[in-house]
Amino acid sequence: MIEFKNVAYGYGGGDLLTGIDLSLQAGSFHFLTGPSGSGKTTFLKMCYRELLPSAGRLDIFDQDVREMSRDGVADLRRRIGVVHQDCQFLDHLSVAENVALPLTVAGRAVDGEDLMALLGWVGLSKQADALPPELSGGERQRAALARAVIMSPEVIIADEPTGNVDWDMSQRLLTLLVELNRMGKTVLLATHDMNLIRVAKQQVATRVLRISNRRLQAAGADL
Ligand SMILES: Nc1ncnc2c1ncn2[C@@H]1O[C@H](COP(=O)(O)OP(=O)(O)OP(=O)(O)O)[C@@H](O)[C@H]1O
Repeated sequence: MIEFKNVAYGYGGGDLLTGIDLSLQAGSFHFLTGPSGSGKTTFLKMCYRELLPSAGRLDIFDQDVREMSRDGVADLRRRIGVVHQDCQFLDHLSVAENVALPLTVAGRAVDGEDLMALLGWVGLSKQADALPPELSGGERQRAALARAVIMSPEVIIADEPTGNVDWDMSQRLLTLLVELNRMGKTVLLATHDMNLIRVAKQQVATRVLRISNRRLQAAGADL
């Protein structure tokens, strides 16, 4: 569903990433790891077409990202849910309203029961009416995950969702992502946390991708 063929990316001043060949299959669970500044966020941004490759070919949902129409891009945005590293919210709207925002923006009706069920799933029922600044780091990440999945995307891309939370919360977030994967969603999760990868490997068949020396490599089985 996401196919890189000899893809490179640079912000100017040489390639940050080069020679990327990868096929992300539907229903897979991939971790993405690598040193700080190696290009994890950049790679993820290509996966949801926030950035276009500088060279090579990238197909998302069987379409060349360079040739997508405006409707094609809108469709892609609906089919891929993203949890951003900094998970920003509109601070004057409640948590529930923020989570429902992708539906509201798309002009779709918000089913109150579905919304509360989603907030319950991420453990934020009590915070539904709170404002985002009142949330803890882990609560913000869970709200961001709920917002990323409200459109029922096929793919979930999460950029270091466990970066600023404690170990228990990291595991809780991981459990939610594993549940989504068991429901058939494709998951791509960037993390520095090798312990989290080890825990995940006990729960689900995962692959680990590592960025090293500007290249994306499939890491060995025994991390
Ligand atoms: N918009 C930009 N313009 C120019 N350089 C950028 C831009 N965004 C990122 N970079 C640079 O590209 C490199 C890779 O950044 P990226 O955020 O992809 O790395 P990362 O592996 O996600 O890092 P971290 O683990 O610290 O979040 C860094 O050197 C960064 O400074």
